[in-house]
Amino acid sequence: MNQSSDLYIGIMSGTSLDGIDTALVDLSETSPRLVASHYQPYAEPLKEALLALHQVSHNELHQAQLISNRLAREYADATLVLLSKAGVTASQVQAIGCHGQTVRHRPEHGYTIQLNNAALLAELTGIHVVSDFRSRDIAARGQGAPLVPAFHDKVLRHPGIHRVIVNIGGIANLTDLPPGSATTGFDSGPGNLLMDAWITRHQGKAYDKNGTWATSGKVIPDLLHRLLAEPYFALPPPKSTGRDLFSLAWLQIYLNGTEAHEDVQATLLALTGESIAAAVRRYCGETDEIYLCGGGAHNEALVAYLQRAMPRYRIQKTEALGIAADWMEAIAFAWLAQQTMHLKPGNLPSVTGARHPCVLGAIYPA
Ligand SMILES: Nc1ncnc2c1ncn2[C@@H]1O[C@H](COP(=O)(O)OP(=O)(O)OP(=O)(O)O)[C@@H](O)[C@H]1O
Ligand SMILES: CC(=O)N[C@H]1[C@@H]2OC[C@@H](O2)[C@@H](O)[C@@H]1O[C@H](C)C(=O)O
Repeated sequence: MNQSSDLYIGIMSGTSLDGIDTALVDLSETSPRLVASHYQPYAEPLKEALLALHQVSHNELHQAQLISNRLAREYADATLVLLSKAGVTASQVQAIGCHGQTVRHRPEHGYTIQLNNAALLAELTGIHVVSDFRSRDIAARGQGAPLVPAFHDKVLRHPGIHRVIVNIGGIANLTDLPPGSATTGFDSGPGNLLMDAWITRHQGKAYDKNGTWATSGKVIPDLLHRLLAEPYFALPPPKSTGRDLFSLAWLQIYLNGTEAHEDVQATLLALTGESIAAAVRRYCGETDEIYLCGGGAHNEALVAYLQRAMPRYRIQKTEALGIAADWMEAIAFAWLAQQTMHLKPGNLPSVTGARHPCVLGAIYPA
């Protein structure tokens, strides 16, 4: 690593609850350079414990703290693997930006909870840790999410081309980058999380690879119509959502129990695709280019659905813009950590609705 590099680590564990994405990023130039990356899946018991914490349950404060400790140890392990892959030592890294694991997101009640023991992570790695990025934006009356659009604004904006970036994680969110106007962005609704939950329940698989199971079924038009009537979809931005709303319990309300399982999966894929396409049509106006990132960008059937729903645009992955679709969020959290360490704002009020730009997160020195 040369003398002038400015190394940060981003750690993202998102709403899919699949595992931990880590990225070692050199932020010394205008464009971030991904030095190394590492994905560490969650073992099934940890995923189950996290899912359980999404429900109001007995003794949840104690459970939350124990799981935070467990997560910090997982994040530290992933960091050590990442550093050894890159041949970089902890002392060469300026800071880790660690998102934590969202278990409640209630901006309307003035709080959001991302589990993590950042003190333990700093202790275990010997690297400064920036964590709890969303709370300050919520304190300034913002949604606290999505935060990645600020990073898109910084690195993917084009002066003459109207770009829209769609992240398809557990929840899907989009960033609108119109030349000459402010960047906006919001959560459009479910990304992969309903499809993941349904295939896990009925086939024991973590996700529907390439949407193959969904493709074997038929969309149920009446069910799709009723799901799309969920009031969240019609809310104007700024808005954000999560597992608090979109869950199997939410889906169950609309099912009568006679539907073929593969037809429900087809309908859930259509719900994800249609809610994204409708959000682009309604809020982004005339766009020029659409780019996808997040794990859902690999779901061929979903990408084909989006392409059919928005035939005028060529839909590509963000690789075409020089940022790997799988590492976008982790790279963004490395950048957010750099912003915080330099005491610069990380949020965009035009996205989250916060009253002002804020320096995000809390710093846990090494
Ligand atoms: N080949 C594939 N076919 C279908 N789905 C896929 C494929 N590869 C990944 N996925 C989906 O992507 C998900 C993981 O995506 P990602 O890592 O972006 O989620 P995340 O980090 O939880 O995101 P967010 O924080 O945005 O919610 C998996 O759970 C799965 O649903
Ligand atoms: C509260 C929370 O964890 N929100 C996540 C989630 O996953 C996707 C979408 O919902 C987005 O709002 C956000 O994550 C990304 C990293 C963001 O803040 O941009």
